[in-house]
Amino acid sequence: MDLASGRIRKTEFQVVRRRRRAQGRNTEDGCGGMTMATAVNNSHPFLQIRDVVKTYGHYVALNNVSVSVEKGQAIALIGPSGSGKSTLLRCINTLETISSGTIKVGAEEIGARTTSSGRRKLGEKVLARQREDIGMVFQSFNLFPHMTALDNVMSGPRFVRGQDDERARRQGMELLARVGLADKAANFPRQLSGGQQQRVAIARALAMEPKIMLFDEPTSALDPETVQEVLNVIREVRDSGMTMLIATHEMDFARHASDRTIFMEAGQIVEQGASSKVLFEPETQRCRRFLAGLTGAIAAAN
Ligand SMILES: Nc1ncnc2c1ncn2[C@@H]1O[C@H](COP(=O)(O)OP(=O)(O)OP(=O)(O)O)[C@@H](O)[C@H]1O
Repeated sequence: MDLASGRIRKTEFQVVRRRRRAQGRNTEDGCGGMTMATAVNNSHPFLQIRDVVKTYGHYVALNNVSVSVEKGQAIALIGPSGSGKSTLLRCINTLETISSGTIKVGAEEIGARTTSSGRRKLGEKVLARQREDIGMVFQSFNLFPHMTALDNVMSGPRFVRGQDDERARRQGMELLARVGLADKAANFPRQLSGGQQQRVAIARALAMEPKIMLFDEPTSALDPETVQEVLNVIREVRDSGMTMLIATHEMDFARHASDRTIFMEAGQIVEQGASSKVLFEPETQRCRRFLAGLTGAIAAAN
């Protein structure tokens, strides 16, 4: 199962379970063995993206992107459609291979990379382990439609971690309560509103106890009335100390809930800094224009 992409990849979870058994890793609590968390030490930023280029054929989707994120920071990614926000998030959680540059969590380089001499690919085992530490929430929820809300939340701990049913169920219920959906545990995704589905998706990502959470426009597919309920849950996750990056068009949320903001355009970072600076007093004209355009669009809609 690939929780990151919402696809079932049986061989991958079998590989992970075999590896954990071979390492004598405690599959109940996920302790033991070398994880990215243990690889993090104080001399490295928690997440370091350096000179990352991502091309699709001749098209350059990310052009020398560099970002450092400290533990517990919440980063807002803003920018026009097609500027590369999703691509950057997908590279961080290894759904995409980068063309050059490096992405590190602590001291450990993560993900696969394509080079001019061919593809230098980390094995599936390593990628699967790395991906476990990076939770991702998508615009389109990506819940498993044939599973109840609780089963969705339990799926990672049970199938990837090999956690026993009772414990996974208990934790799943705790997480559903945390996102305000304990009473919807038995509902299937089709029986939930968009906002509720997204809250289940957040609970499912949290169930793997990730070190970093990535949110890719998590409220874009929602009705305006349900946007706030999802943003409140994300805010609570941030308040719990989670390191996170969130691609969003919700400027109000970015202003009040993120420590830093990165403005991207055409695959490049045009401006980054404290959210209080970038969102209130942007230095570049391009960022000012983008923000003014959003304000204008909101005013027109009202
Ligand atoms: N698999 C792909 N193949 C080719 N081009 C792609 C692929 N994925 C993304 N792109 C291109 O890369 C660019 C960046 O896309 P990306 O989805 O990262 O933008 P974005 O900033 O997240 O946009 P939005 O706000 O609309 O979601 C776009 O021009 C897009 O068409």
